[in-house]
Amino acid sequence: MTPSPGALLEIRNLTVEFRGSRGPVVANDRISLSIRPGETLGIVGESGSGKSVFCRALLRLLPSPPATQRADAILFEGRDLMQLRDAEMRRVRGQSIAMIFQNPMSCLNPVWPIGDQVSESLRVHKGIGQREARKAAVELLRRVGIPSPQTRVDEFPFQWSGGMMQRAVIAMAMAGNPKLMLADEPTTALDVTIQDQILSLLLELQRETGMALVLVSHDMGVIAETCDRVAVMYAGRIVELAETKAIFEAPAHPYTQALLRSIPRIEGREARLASIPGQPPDLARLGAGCAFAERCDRATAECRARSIPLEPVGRDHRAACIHADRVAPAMAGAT
Ligand SMILES: Nc1ncnc2c1ncn2[C@@H]1O[C@H](COP(=O)(O)OP(=O)(O)OP(=O)(O)O)[C@@H](O)[C@H]1O
Repeated sequence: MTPSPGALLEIRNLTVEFRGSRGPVVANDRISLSIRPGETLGIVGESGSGKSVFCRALLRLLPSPPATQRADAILFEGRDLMQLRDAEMRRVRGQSIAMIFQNPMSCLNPVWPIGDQVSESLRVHKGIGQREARKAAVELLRRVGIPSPQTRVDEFPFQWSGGMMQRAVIAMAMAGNPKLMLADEPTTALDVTIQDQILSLLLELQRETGMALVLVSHDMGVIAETCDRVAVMYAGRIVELAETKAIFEAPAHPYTQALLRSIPRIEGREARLASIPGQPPDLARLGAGCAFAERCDRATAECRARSIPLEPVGRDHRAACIHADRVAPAMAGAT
């Protein structure tokens, strides 16, 4: 299968279902997306919209059962990850694509010194010996901002703060020099004061290495400051995809517009959070049409009757809405 020119990772029609007692839950529904080398792509959407499932599916990390995933292809540098054997997929994880999660504690072994855990990642990914790996681990920990790493490598996770643990997890993720880093809410579990530091570290590592970064975040402010492009997810689908500036200055999909209206604004001394009217849909009970229709003041009978594809509404700007605001003459871009 021929990959699109310029794509590092190209996802074609990825669908993920979970088998549940009330029938299948479609957590990702026909997602198609290309990630470009070196770019920062933000993924936003309400809780339960399928952001984490999407990242895990790319690395085939979802347990099956209950999950089943299918895709026409997930092409990474021209290779279809869907077709790889488990052993080959393990090499892709970490060496080509790495992932970091919300809670660093879930990634670290509590009874193993942190330095050994970082060394092990280096040994696995680089095939180097123990002594060399330990030296490299100290350097890697220094690179991610751990002070006096040579004296701290033998400490255990409980001796480190949450921010330091996340730095160690980032060090482990960087051990294989990945070309793509999937960061799933990497700062949400951390103290507000260190969230910025961890984000800055990720962006600095990205600048140094040229890796692409997929950043899942609830925080539209973070997305606005850090991302080149944004994918907005709703009920398992990408409903809008565009450059960050376009998403914030000319959002086309009514859901994106509602999401932006829900950002807290400081009015006088009060931060007001306008919530989006209505409830997110039950993924086990989705109908044929647009999942946002029930909450959308533009919805018509057609919206409820058929699936609405993601279509160009402007240059490099797509939205899955027949009533989308068209921001510029529609151009077929390779977004
Ligand atoms: N292990 C599982 N078993 C069954 N269903 C699951 C499982 N994991 C996820 N789901 C379903 O997939 C949906 C999407 O979950 P996902 O974790 O991707 O959401 P999210 O957008 O990352 O939310 P959050 O922002 O809260 O992390 C969930 O609402 C749930 O219905």
